[in-house]
Amino acid sequence: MANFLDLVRYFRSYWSLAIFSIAMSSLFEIIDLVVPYTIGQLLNVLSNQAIDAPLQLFTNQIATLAQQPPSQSLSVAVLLGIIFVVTVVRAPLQPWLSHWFHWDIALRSRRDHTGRTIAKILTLPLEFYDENNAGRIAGRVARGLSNHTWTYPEISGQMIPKILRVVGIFVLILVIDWRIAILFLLSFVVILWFTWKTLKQLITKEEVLDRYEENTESRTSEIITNIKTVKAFATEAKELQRQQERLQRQFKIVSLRIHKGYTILFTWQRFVIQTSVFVVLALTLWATLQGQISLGHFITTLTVSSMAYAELEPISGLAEVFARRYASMQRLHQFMKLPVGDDSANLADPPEAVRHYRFTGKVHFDRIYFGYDADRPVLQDINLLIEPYQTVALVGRSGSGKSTMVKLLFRYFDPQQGRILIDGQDTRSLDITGYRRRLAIVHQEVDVFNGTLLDNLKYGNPLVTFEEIEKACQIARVDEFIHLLPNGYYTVVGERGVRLSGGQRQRLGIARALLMNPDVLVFDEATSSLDYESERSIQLAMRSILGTRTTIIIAHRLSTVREADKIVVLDQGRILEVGSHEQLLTRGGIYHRLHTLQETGELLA
Ligand SMILES: Nc1ncnc2c1ncn2[C@@H]1O[C@H](COP(=O)(O)OP(=O)(O)OP(=O)(O)O)[C@@H](O)[C@H]1O
Repeated sequence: MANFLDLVRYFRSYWSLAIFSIAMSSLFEIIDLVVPYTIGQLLNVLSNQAIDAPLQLFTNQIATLAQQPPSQSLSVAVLLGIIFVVTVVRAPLQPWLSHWFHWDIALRSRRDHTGRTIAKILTLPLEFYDENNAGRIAGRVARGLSNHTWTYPEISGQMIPKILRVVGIFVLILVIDWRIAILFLLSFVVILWFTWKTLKQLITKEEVLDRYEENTESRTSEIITNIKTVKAFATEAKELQRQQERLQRQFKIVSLRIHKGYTILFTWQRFVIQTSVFVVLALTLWATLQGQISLGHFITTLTVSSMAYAELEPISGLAEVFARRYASMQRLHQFMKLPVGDDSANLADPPEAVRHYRFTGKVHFDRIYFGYDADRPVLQDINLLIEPYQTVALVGRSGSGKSTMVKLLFRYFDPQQGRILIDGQDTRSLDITGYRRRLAIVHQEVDVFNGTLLDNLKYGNPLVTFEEIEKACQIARVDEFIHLLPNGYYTVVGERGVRLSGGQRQRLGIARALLMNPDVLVFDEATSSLDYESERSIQLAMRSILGTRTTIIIAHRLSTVREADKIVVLDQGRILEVGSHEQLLTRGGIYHRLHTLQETGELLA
C-alpha cells in the first residue's frame, strides 16, 4: 500500500531545489507580515506614541548615518522605506525565486516518472494485461501523473508557505500579547484537527470513487475496442444504459458522501473562524482600553489575525484538492510497485549489453506441466523434441493448449514443472532479450503500428537492407499488394493511414518475422485470414523457407500442415499422437478423424 512518503519521494531527485524554493516562498509569505506591523508602528508615530525599541534603534542608526537628529518625519521615511523594500522591491524577485522552481520541479518530475511508467508497462508480466485492459491502465497512469504535477506547485508554493505564515503570525501576536496568542492557537488547533479528521474519512471515499472511475473507463475503452461487435449486435443502448448506471453510482458517492462531507467541513470551519475573529476583536479591544497594548499593536493584531484566518480558507481549499487527488496518486504508486515479470527485458542496459545467441534450433519440451492457475492444468506431461530445421505442426481442438506451448517457448510464462531446452540449454538460464531475438512469431492477429509499411516491416530488425526487405516481401506475397498502396512501401498504415485487410496484415506479419532471420519461426494460425488462393500461394512460397530453420506451425486447417516433418496432435493439454501426415492417417486415430471431418467440409470442433 502506497503512503504519504511515496508522494514525497516522487520529487526526491530535486530535493535540494525543492527545499530552496519552499524556503523562498515561505520567506516571502512571512515578509508580508512586515507590512501590517509597520503600518501599526506608523500609526504610533502619527499619534505621538513610542515605536517598538528595535525599530527605534534602527531609526536612530539611520539618523546617525544621515547626520540628522531623530524626528517624526525621519521615522515615517524609514517605515515607508521598509514597506517599499518588502513590497515593490521583492515583487519582481518572487516569481523567479519561488514560482518558477515549483513548476520546474513538477514538470521535470512528470517527465521522469512518465518514462518510468512506460518502463513499467514494458516490463509487467503478460498476466497483468490479461486482467487489466488498456483503458484502465492508461486512465490510472494519466490521472496519477497529472495529479502529481498539479499538486506539487500548490503544496510547495502555497500550502506549506501559508502554514508557515500562520506560524509567523502566531509568533508576532505572541510578542504583542500572549493571551490573544493562546486563543489564536487554540482556534487553529481545533480547525486543523477537525479538517484533518474529516479529510482522512473523505480520502477513503475518494479511493472508492477512483476505483469506480477506473471501471467506467475500462468499459469505455472496451466499447471503443469492440465497437464493431457492439454495432453488429445492436447493443449501443444497452452499453449506454450500463455506463449511465455506473455514472449515477459515481455521482451518488460524489454528491451524497464526498461533496456533503466537504460542505459539513466548511460549515464548521466558517463558524469557528468567525467566532474566533469576533473573540480576538473583543479581547484586543479590551486590552487596548486597559492600556495594556498600544493603538499600533491593536491595529497590527487585528490585521494579522484577520490575515491568518483569511489564510485558513485557501489552506483548507488546497487540503481539499489534495484529498481529492490523493487516492489517484496512491493508485499510481501501487501500480509502480507491481512486481515486474520474470521475463522482463532489462531496459536499463545499453543495446550492446544484450547477449547475442545463435541456435541450431533444437527445441526440447521436457516433461512440461503448466496451468495459468496452478489448480487448473492446461498442459500436462508434454514431451516433445524438435530437431534443428524441422517443421513441426501443432494441431488439436480449440483450447487444447497449442498457443500455450508457444507462450512457454517465448517465456511469456514459465512452466510449473519441467523445462524447455534450446540447443540443450534451459531457456530460463538465457538472457531473455537475446533469446527472444532468435525467435519470431506470426500471430493470428498481426499488430500494425502507426507508421509506414516499411517501418512496420523493419520493426523487429531496423538494420535490414532494402534488398532483404524486398526478398521477404516476395516470399510473404506482400509484393502482390504493395503496388496497390498509394505510396508503396512509404504508405502510412495503421491507426491514421491506409487500412490493411486481414490477409494483408498477415502477409505483413510473415514478412516482418522473416526479416528477423530467426532460428525458430512460429506461425500461429498465420494463414487463417487468407482466402484459399492467397493461402495456397503463401504455402508454396513458404516451402522455400521450410527446412532453413526450425519452424513450428499451429493450424486448424489441416491442409496447411501436410508438409510438416512432424505433426503433434494435442488434446486437453496432452500429446496424443506424433507422426507425419501419412503415418497419422494410416494410424487411424484422432488425426485421421479430424482430417476426415475437414475433407468432408465439416468444421473442427
Ligand atoms: N491468459 C490465460 N489465462 C487463463 N487461461 C488461459 C489463458 N490463455 C489460455 N487459457 C486457457 O488455456 C487453455 C488452452 O488455451 P490455448 O490458447 O493454448 O489453446 P489453443 O489450442 O491454442 O486454442 P485455439 O486453437 O482456440 O487458439 C484454454 O482452456 C484457455 O481457456
